[in-house]
Amino acid sequence: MWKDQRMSTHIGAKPGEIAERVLMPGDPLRAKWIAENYLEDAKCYSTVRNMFGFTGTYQGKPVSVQGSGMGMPSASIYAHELINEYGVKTLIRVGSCGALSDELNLRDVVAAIGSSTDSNMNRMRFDGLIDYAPVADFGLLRTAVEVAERRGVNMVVGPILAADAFYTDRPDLYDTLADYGVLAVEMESAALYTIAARYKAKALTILTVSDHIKRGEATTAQEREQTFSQMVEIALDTAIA
Ligand SMILES: O=P(O)(O)O[C@H]1O[C@H](CO)[C@@H](O)[C@H]1O
Ligand SMILES: O=c1cc[nH]c(=O)[nH]1
Repeated sequence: MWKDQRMSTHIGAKPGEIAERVLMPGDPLRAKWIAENYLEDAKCYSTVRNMFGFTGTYQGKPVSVQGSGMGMPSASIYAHELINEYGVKTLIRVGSCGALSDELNLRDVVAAIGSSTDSNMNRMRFDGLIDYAPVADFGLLRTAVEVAERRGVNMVVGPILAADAFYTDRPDLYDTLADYGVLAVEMESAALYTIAARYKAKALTILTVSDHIKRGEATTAQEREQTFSQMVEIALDTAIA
């Protein structure tokens, strides 16, 4: 089978075009917004499937931002190729999430210390014999906490859920998870943490509350694409620390 050796299967970058530190939003248009608003000399290295990737500099250091799509199958592809084909060492997801905790409000920033999941991917990995616990890289999390404090952002740190389905048939399970301290739900972190651990990279997930599941509150699609600047600034400062 013919394959362009200069690129991976899903990312159209040549070797060396992607920085060792990558921010990963699910939304490729959020990747574009981050590149245009935060990176100097940003260049688009991939438009494959319109899942945009850009590299530029932030405070003089090379940083990339790569869209990862929605859900763990998609995010797994990008995390795998970034680490194994482009030598990426640090991946910081910058996503939106639905709050489960009564303590959270729209636009609050959350850092995921660990990620429970209803995905079957890790059951397959461990033959259903182990309930693997995907966790953030401690050093990255500690740096992000310090950065948030320095910036005066009240970032809430705790466990989240990575769900396969955006529209759940089991809202009762969300109530139970909230009883166990799970702060919010999104759709990628468990796979990101697992793949980073497997291939010796560092990963962290930072989220902005876009919806409140229990209160039925929501932000707009435009806000999800083009705002959430506190999360992005914490992620960038953490990536280059
Ligand atoms: O805003 P992003 O990063 O895409 O993250 C969240 O938004 C999508 C669902 O709307 C899922 O990908 C979920 O994880
Ligand atoms: O409710 C939400 C909001 C963002 N992302 C999710 O996965 N769920």
